[in-house]
Amino acid sequence: MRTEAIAKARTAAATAPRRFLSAAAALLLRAAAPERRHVLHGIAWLLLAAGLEALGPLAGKYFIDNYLLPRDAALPQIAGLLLGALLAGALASWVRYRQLVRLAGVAMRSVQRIREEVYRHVLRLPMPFFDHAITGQLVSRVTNDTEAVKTLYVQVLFVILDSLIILAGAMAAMLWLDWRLMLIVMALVPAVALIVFAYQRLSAPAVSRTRELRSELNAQVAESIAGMPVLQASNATERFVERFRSLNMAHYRSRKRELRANAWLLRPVLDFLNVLLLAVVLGVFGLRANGGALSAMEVGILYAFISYISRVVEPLIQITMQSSQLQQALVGASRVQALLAEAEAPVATDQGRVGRGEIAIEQLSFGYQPGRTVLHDIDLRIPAGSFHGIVGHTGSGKTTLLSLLLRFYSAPVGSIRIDGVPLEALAEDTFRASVGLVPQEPFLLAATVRENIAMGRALSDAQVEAAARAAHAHGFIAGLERGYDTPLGEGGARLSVGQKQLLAIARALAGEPRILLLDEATSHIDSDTEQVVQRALAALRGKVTVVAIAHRLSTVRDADRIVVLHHGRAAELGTHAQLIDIPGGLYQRLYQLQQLEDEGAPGEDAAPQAT
Ligand SMILES: Nc1ncnc2c1ncn2[C@@H]1O[C@H](COP(=O)(O)OP(=O)(O)OP(=O)(O)O)[C@@H](O)[C@H]1O
Repeated sequence: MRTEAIAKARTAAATAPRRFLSAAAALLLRAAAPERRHVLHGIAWLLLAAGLEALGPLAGKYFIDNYLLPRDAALPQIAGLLLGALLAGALASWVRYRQLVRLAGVAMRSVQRIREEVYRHVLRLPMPFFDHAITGQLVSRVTNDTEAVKTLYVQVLFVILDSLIILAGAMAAMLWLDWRLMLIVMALVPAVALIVFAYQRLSAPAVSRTRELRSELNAQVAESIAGMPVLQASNATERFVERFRSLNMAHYRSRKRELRANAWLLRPVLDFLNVLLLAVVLGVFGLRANGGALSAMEVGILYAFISYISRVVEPLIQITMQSSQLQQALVGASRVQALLAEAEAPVATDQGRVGRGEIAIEQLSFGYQPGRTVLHDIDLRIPAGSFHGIVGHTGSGKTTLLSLLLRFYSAPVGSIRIDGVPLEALAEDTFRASVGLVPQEPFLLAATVRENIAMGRALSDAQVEAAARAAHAHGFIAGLERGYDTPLGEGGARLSVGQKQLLAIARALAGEPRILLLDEATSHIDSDTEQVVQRALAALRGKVTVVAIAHRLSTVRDADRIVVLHHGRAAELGTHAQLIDIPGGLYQRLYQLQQLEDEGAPGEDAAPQAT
């Protein structure tokens, strides 16, 4: 997927360079905004250093013309000149150091800031954005593409600007010395442009292929680690190593092609141009000398020109060598800009608060896409402190209803009120603090048990333990070798599914929510653990409003009321006893179906399943 995205981005780069340039410029300006003073200082240092460096050949020329050729051993003047040149050189080095440190600092701080900004922005994007987002791509936007800012600084400020200033300084000095010779040196510029063009044509495919192969290598490593149990169980280790080796080989070959283009086109060709130019300049001098002896003035100029020519060639080599990196940085920067341009989820400005946790849903209809309604005319009143179950076939809209209650999506028709306040009028922080979620797949951090329950909230040890006890998770946590301080490994790899689920419940309860939403929290756990969860939920009765989507009907058997969703409509509503008595009713059929399944699966636990 990432490869595809890179290829797409690259094609787009070729077709819309102006868009990429403006996006990169926008990102660079954004990154530089808080650093304007440092950037200006850095550029001032850059100008000063380039200016001082341009003085060297002039001093050389002055020495040759005034002392060396006339054989004038005016020692104090020569010593003064040497000292001056030495001081200017030393000062230029010091200024360069200051400039590099300053601009490198600006570049690094900018990447740091932009990376944080992109991460914060991604966390604030509305849930519908993630329906289409590809995780790997988003990760690389935040981690890799933000590096584009650094590359842009390095390329645009360090290399291009620096090279242009050196070039301009050398050209100005040459113009002053001999404008006709300067015009000959100018001929180098179109020649270099041609070489850059040829280099681009030759190396760009190799550069992009190398990138693609590198991301394939990354993808294979990630895939292998994620699928390690399957990989080892199916004895596929050697096959995977072989696949990796051939990818790695292709990467090496592609990299070699890239390096060959660099090796042939850049240094040797440009160095040859340098020699050619020198030959031309010397030739011109020779022709002039034919008309009469070389004057002292001309030898000085010749020296200065020879020095300046290398100063003109070197920046051009630098600009050429960095052009492919610059191109990739432009693509990266435009991706980051595009992500930053995504609208964040609106933050409720009202200050409504959740009270006791009564939920009132009225005439609610919703669809993810226009013309495809998923929920129709839902009317439901869930009193504070009650326990409501939601059941129904796959695709009947259960998770969608929960997503609306969580404000992940907003419904255009109908309303949801909590304690009489419309959902959208509740202040974000109190709303999130008051509504807890236990998702179907428990999400655990690679951190300790305590950190997983607290999730960054400032909770005391006692509060964490109380939440774990309420979720009936304290028992197994106490049995871990370091109790609440046991690290869990990525995704809670060290725990059983049931234990992860109990931790997820503990996390939700630790926030002392008024409303607790459970999305099929018991579908993957054994019936013993399910009973533990049921006991935990029963203990919340009267204190917390619980809405639980249940795959297993046994989870919601004791609920105050059960809503049966059918094709997005609340088809039946009542207690287990009431619903089971509806002849030919949906709930009755679900229940019978689960019983049949359980009878047909001897040895499995007897908990009936809904879907
Ligand atoms: N993010 C989404 N974008 C578009 N359509 C969606 C999205 N999520 C769900 N749907 C569609 O909405 C309908 C209801 O899905 P929902 O997940 O709410 O059902 P469910 O009852 O929770 O199913 P399950 O028991 O399988 O979890 C389905 O037709 C589904 O394809």
